[in-house]
Amino acid sequence: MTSNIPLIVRLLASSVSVANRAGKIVRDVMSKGELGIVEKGKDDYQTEADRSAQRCIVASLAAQYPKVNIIGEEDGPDNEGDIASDWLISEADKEVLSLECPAGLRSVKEEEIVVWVDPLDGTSEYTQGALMLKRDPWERWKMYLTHPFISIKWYLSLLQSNYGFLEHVTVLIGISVNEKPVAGVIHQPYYKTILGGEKIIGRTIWGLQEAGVGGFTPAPPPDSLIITTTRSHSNPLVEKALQVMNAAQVLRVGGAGYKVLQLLEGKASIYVFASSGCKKWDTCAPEAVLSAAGGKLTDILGEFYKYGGTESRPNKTGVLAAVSKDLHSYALNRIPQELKEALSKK
Ligand SMILES: Nc1ncnc2c1ncn2[C@@H]1O[C@H](COP(=O)(O)O)[C@@H](O)[C@H]1OP(=O)(O)O
Ligand SMILES: [Mg+2]
Ligand SMILES: [Mg+2]
Ligand SMILES: [Mg+2]
Repeated sequence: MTSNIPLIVRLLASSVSVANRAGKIVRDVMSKGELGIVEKGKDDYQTEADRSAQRCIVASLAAQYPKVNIIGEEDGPDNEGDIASDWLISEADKEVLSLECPAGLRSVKEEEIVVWVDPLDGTSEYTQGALMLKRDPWERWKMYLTHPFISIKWYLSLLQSNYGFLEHVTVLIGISVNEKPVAGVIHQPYYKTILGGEKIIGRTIWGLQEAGVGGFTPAPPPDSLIITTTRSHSNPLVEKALQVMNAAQVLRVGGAGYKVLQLLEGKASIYVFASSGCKKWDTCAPEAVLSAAGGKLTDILGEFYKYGGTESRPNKTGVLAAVSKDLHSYALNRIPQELKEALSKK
């Protein structure tokens, strides 16, 4: 019976199942083609997929864990109300349910948990991906003209990419206890693979402190220093922090979730983002999964973010993450003091 299973393990197992459903919502909105884009701020957009996926996740978890504090990126009076019954998920992933709960988390109560939800991380890449699904070049150009925030430079880079950047999109559910991320889910709705001759879309990666990670095959870091960073929110400070790393290669991809996946899969060794812009829901799940795999995620000053419910949402002092503690120290030592100070003052 699941009632004997510790709360954290049940909540993680439920989060895996609900993230899968949210990922399907993200794909369905795209297939329908009505993205319903709303501008929240500068370089900051929301679509129908962000809103619907959030409602599915929050309603499903709140129904089962009513005393858990759930905070979502798309919270707000305009995004509340009843949801379709097929969005209310009560399943729990069986593999996760069988995990051994770390001793320190066995007696955690609902009131001590804060869940940070990013229903769609990589919204820029998602909206730009919509463009690439238009096979007719004229239709694509007309749609581009209704996306005023995509520069002509991006449009050209999109045309060169195979099918846009939909693979960068993730659904993030991070579980924190005593301000620390202890478990998390990174679901990738557009990950494609072939299993036994059958095409499978989507995958779900999870991590639990001391128990490990699952849903993918971990790989060692690359031999040379490869850095992953933003492709849509760069500025002079972000570029300065990249220059000082002396990297063999810099990968510019979307989303905090996807960049941490690149670390976990050996595509990059360090994630550097010397700017504000990311929020607690962007880093909670990635930090939990990365640390369960032996990595480390902090701000650019090397301090851990705190994930209590009253913490401010923005991660003002950027993100520095690495696949190992040694690589994290290497990167931290390379960041010049002036850059740290410039970011702290913002
Ligand atoms: N300036 C910004 N405004 C809004 N969101 C940002 C900003 N910078 C980063 N983010 C969020 O952090 C994620 C990682 O950033 P980046 O892709 O630039 O590396 C983005 O996908 C976005 O999350 P979201 O897409 O959920 O709004
Ligand atoms: Mg957003
Ligand atoms: Mg995000
Ligand atoms: Mg988001």
